[in-house]
Amino acid sequence: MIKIDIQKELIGSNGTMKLDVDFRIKSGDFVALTGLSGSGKTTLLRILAGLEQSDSFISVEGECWQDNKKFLPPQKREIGFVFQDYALFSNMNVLENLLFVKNDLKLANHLLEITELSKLAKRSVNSLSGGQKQRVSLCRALMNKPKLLLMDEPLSALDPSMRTKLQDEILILHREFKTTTIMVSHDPSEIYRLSNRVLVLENGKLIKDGTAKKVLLKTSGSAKFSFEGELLDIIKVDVIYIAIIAIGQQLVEVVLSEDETKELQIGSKIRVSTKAFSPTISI
Ligand SMILES: Nc1ncnc2c1ncn2[C@@H]1O[C@H](COP(=O)(O)OP(=O)(O)OP(=O)(O)O)[C@@H](O)[C@H]1O
Repeated sequence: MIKIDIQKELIGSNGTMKLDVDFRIKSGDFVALTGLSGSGKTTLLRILAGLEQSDSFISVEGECWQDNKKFLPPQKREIGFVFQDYALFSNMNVLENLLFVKNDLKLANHLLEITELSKLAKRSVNSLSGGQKQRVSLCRALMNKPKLLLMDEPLSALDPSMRTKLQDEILILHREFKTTTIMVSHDPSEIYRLSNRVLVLENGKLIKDGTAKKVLLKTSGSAKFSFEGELLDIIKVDVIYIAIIAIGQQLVEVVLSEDETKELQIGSKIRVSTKAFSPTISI
């Protein structure tokens, strides 16, 4: 069990905001932390890692890492940290990056095997692709068998197919090592695939806590499909109006009446939903 009670005054572009969260995590859980930019996600991870001062109480499996008298420095906290920008030792090869954390060749080789990096063990990390670098970073974070694995948008710089591949590897590693994990992510499909619990942070406070299905599923009432998108344009064609909407990587068109166009503003976030229930799926 991990007990977390964090209080910290943050200074943002719109003035001060208090990061104020109090929650517990069961050992072995995979928690996704999500929320708007600036809500305090990275700061929360940094406080857990001991990289940031705060008024906090943190205890991990019965050991106090931080309270009003005690502050364990980062190197004494049994954490693994995976950053978006890899943060590898660029003067070392892949294997050296892992062995630097712990001189355990058997574990290093095992991790490299799971992440299909064995053939690259002697390669300089500078010569690797983004996906390969992030795998090394993930393996390195697991070398000291941490009690808590923290990942800050680890896959956001990768293309969609590489993301899916690394998500699979993260799942395999989580099943084997059962490391309690907190991962910051903005990607609903990633959160759904990986986590068993989702926390939503807004202005420094936890506003939602539940499974991905409960927290992220946005269909409500009788709507069968519902997608959030950005209204890019409204074009008049004869007597009808067509809205051009960006949903994820795709553009879609929706026919509107003149009345509907009056309530919409180009550039705003909108929701497209339908009650029809005869979906066609193709690949
Ligand atoms: N050490 C600090 N002291 C005071 N304020 C801070 C500190 N670190 C960050 N902040 C402020 O706290 C707010 C939250 O920042 P944070 O990086 O934690 O948000 P985030 O949810 O991770 O955002 P993003 O999704 O964009 O990465 C920001 O307004 C930031 O300027």
